[in-house]
Amino acid sequence: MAFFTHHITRALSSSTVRNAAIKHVTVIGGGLMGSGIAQVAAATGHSVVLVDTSEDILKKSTKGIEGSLKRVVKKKFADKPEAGEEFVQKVLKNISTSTDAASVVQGTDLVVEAIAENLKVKQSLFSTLDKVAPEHTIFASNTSSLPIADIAVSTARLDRFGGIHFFNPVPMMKLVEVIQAPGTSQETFNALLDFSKALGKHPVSCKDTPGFIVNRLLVPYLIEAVRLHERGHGSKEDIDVAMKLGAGYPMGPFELLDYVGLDTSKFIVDGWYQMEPENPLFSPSPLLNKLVSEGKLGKKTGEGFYKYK
Ligand SMILES: CCCCCCCCCCCCC[C@H](O)CC(=O)SCCNC(=O)CCNC(=O)[C@H](O)C(C)(C)COP(=O)(O)OP(=O)(O)OC[C@H]1O[C@@H](n2cnc3c(N)ncnc32)[C@H](O)[C@@H]1OP(=O)(O)O
Ligand SMILES: NC(=O)c1ccc[n+]([C@@H]2O[C@H](COP(=O)([O-])OP(=O)(O)OC[C@H]3O[C@@H](n4cnc5c(N)ncnc54)[C@H](O)[C@@H]3O)[C@@H](O)[C@H]2O)c1
Repeated sequence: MAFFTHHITRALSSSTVRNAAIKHVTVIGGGLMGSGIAQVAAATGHSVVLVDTSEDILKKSTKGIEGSLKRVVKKKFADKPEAGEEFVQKVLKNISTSTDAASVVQGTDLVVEAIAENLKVKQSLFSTLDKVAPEHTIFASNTSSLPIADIAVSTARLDRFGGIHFFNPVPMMKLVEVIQAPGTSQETFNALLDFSKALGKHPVSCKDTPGFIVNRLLVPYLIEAVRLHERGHGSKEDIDVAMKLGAGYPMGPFELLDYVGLDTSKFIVDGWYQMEPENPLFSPSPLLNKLVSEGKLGKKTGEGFYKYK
């Protein structure tokens, strides 16, 4: 795959960071997205601190990163497994972990936040970090659906605050949406574009508009798939097969929702319902709500629309 060749070549040739400005990155949230972002940043020579709320979660994150790195190198180093293992260990050495974000942001150039999709929780985190992070540090959120400006107001660094929206799984997906909120300076925006390129990604620019580009189009599609099934007009299996074989998508909508996480999906659709309660598109889904209330959050918990155990 061309992406692999490009990505690995960059990773291997670059123990020095291409982007002179951003060398040290703090990633907050060691879940699906934060782990992927930390992995790709470390693989491209950045020094990374990964932060989450407990040592147990961080151990799981590190194990996940190691597993993903092994998948990445398996093909590339098929003839040289020792070199592959050396690469994995080198990347892992670029990552340290912490449960105390405030104590590790001292030397950081960029904070990438990838915690739960909840405005108040994100604001509280950034408000705390704003008081302790160096002046030059750029703050960026990986939010799927929240306005960047609404998160940024929790800080006094609107000019050094932007959006950097990665796609799941981060090691595989080439796109990054870089979002310029009204307060984001051109310098910050350019630094985020350069950083995305340094990770081997393809950035696109986007204004701070709901859903940015991809989710503005993807979310209504996913919602309609759930409604179609709830109306009894198609089984989830048939809808998934139809969209894979008929539209050429790599995953059907139910497989993708399970992959993204049903808690995250619910946060997104509930948030948009609160913003536009008159819009029937965003009205609650009994099926989604039931699965989330049962703790069936998708692939990450072993069950969602489908079972994975
Ligand atoms: C009211 C109603 C409610 C509805 C709610 C609506 C809510 C809306 C929710 C919106 C969510 C938005 C979330 C977010 O903001 C935006 C997103 O991220 S959207 C998700 C985007 N991602 C996709 O669309 C993924 C699509 N899938 C794929 O591209 C592929 O399936 C795959 C994941 C790449 C896997 O590929 P497959 O071929 O299927 O499977 P393989 O396992 O064989 O993998 C192929 C190849 O990839 C390597 N690989 C896969 N995963 C990883 C990894 N994590 N790390 C490293 N490598 C990986 C694997 O090893 C294989 O390598 P190869 O052998 O080919 O070298
Ligand atoms: N899942 C996706 O496909 C996807 C894709 C793109 C963007 N996003 C966005 O990325 C963000 C994270 O999503 P995810 O899927 O990785 O979620 P996740 O649930 O897998 O991980 C979130 C992690 O954040 C941690 N966390 C929560 N509060 C914290 C805090 N205050 N400090 C430190 N860590 C904290 C949690 O313990 C958890 O490990 C969300 O904003 C989501 O909308 C998700």
